[in-house]
Amino acid sequence: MNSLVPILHSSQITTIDVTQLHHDSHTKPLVVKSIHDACQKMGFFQIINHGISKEVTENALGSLSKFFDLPMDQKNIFLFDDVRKPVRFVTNSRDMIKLYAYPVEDWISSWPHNPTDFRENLGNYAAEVRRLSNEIMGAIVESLGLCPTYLRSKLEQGVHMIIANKYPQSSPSSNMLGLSSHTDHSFITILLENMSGLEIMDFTDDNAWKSVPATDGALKVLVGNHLEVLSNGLYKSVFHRVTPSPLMSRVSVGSFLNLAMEDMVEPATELVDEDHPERYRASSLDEYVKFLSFKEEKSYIESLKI
Ligand SMILES: O=C(O)CCC(=O)C(=O)O
Ligand SMILES: [Fe+2]
Repeated sequence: MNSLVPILHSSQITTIDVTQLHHDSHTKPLVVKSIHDACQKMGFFQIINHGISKEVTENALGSLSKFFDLPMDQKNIFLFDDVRKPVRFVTNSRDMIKLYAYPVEDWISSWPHNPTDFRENLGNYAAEVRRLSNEIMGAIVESLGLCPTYLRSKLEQGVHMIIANKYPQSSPSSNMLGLSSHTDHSFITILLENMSGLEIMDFTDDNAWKSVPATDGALKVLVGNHLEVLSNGLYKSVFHRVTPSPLMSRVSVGSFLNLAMEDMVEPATELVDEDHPERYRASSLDEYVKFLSFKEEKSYIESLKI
């Protein structure tokens, strides 16, 4: 790990107990307020008691490790230039595989079948993390003062992508990043990892990079571009990057929640008024995919600002 990057102390990380978001919880308003503050200040929080068992997360990480350890010729079957392919393997400073994951039945037969438990283990995780993403997104929508069912039916038709990464061990003298600074295009990204390595830019501390420790059983939630747009800039998509470890390779699984390809995302009308004019134009996932192929200087979120 880059020794110059300070590690966030657990007291600096908002940790949400998901059971407190359930209907019968008296503490729900307080928890929704914590989510609001975390999304506004850091664009990031972590969740515990989220209902995805250790068996499901470890099996998913295990199958991915086995997949990434396969000889290159077996992974190269999924090597495509076209970013629209529903399954796509990429190898550079890290190995990465993208999987379209909803509805699982529509896509699972195109996923790798080697190792033999890949489809079952990733399928189980994908189904659970999607349910969780919708639950967390419901709380986030509420934290913006919007109706809890806002966007729910559109999100149910939405595109769910899983992007898994394997970062090789770094050489001890290297300062190379495993993944460079970026924000995600999604509403939210839920991140599972086998070890620490994620760093976020801390808006509250002069945009300093901070390393986020791995907490056993916790998943990380990152605010993405489309939530920044929906909130009319109240919530910021968090810049993040990955520093690989000199001790062992790191596997992570991102779950990206989006609307359907052509559905437009724009600032919620409830959050726009004379004092808060619209700050972003409407955009879709399809437009983002096109943007990727243009290799613009500007980031996607910058291109959406009015
Ligand atoms: O590996 C990680 O922890 C982060 C991955 C990530 O940021 C991404 O896939 O967009
Ligand atoms: Fe990311």
